[in-house]
Amino acid sequence: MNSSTPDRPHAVELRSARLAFGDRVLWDDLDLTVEPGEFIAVLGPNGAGKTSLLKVLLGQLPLSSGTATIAGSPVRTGNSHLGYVPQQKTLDDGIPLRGRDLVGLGVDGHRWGTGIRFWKQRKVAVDAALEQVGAQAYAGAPVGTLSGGEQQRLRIAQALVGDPHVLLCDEPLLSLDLANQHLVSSLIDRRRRDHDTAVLFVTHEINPILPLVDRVLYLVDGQFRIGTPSEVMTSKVLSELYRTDVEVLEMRGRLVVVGTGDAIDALGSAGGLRPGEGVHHHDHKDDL
Ligand SMILES: Nc1ncnc2c1ncn2[C@@H]1O[C@H](COP(=O)(O)OP(=O)(O)OP(=O)(O)O)[C@@H](O)[C@H]1O
Repeated sequence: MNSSTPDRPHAVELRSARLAFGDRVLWDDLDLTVEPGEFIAVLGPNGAGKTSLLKVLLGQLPLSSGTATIAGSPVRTGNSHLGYVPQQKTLDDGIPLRGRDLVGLGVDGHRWGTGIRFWKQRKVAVDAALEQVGAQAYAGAPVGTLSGGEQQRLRIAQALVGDPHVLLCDEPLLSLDLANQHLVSSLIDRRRRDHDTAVLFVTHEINPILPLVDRVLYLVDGQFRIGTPSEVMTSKVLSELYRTDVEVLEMRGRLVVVGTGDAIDALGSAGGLRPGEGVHHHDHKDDL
């Protein structure tokens, strides 16, 4: 991770940012500066505003107040500095797209002009992105015939094809098995290390990515905390955020969040807890 300089601005900067829908405040007075190459996990229960934060950075949702910049410029739609891995939907067999076509959708036509030169550059970029995620072998296959893990690798290639400064990922490990979770998170980690791409990674499960995370943004019901995992993922901080007793235990390098009383409900809405369960594993059972 590098600090910003005049030539190399902050990857992401939110200043006094507020997002509200009517009376409902998702977050307020949010100051967040993300440096090139930094890996930020965005955590919080359903409805806390994690996806909305990504939409703000994508220029799809206006802030209620405050400012947001990407690589030093105000957020806007179609920003070629951004790569986006949306929440995963399985692509069905009927979609007449090959793997490399899906990746090509991430190419910003305006950047390289038109005609043969564009198509040549596009092919080079698509091949490079396929190579970065190791998807060359099935790049010619219809996407609907590929496994969830293979499709997810192609989505990451699509997000990387424009050579982004910032990668926004919305639960990219959802419904992947442990081997593919490891593979996909390693690809994202390699990208930020090799290219200094900043990563904002929305997830309900921090453990699969815990070794990669520089800082956590934890959003809960209008409140938030920002800091390293060891600063934020504590009984004290999470009890304050959830406004109830929460205990965070570290077990063999993984975090387990234990709620008592009301905390069971509070953490249940954080994903993973069903009524009657008293332990929220902030992880998958046998992860990395
Ligand atoms: N355009 C909108 N108008 C009104 N309410 C909205 C709008 N967009 C999002 N919301 C509400 O804002 C809240 C936050 O949504 P968001 O998708 O950001 O949450 P999230 O933290 O990503 O949740 P999840 O973990 O369930 O994906 C939700 O209650 C949602 O219904």
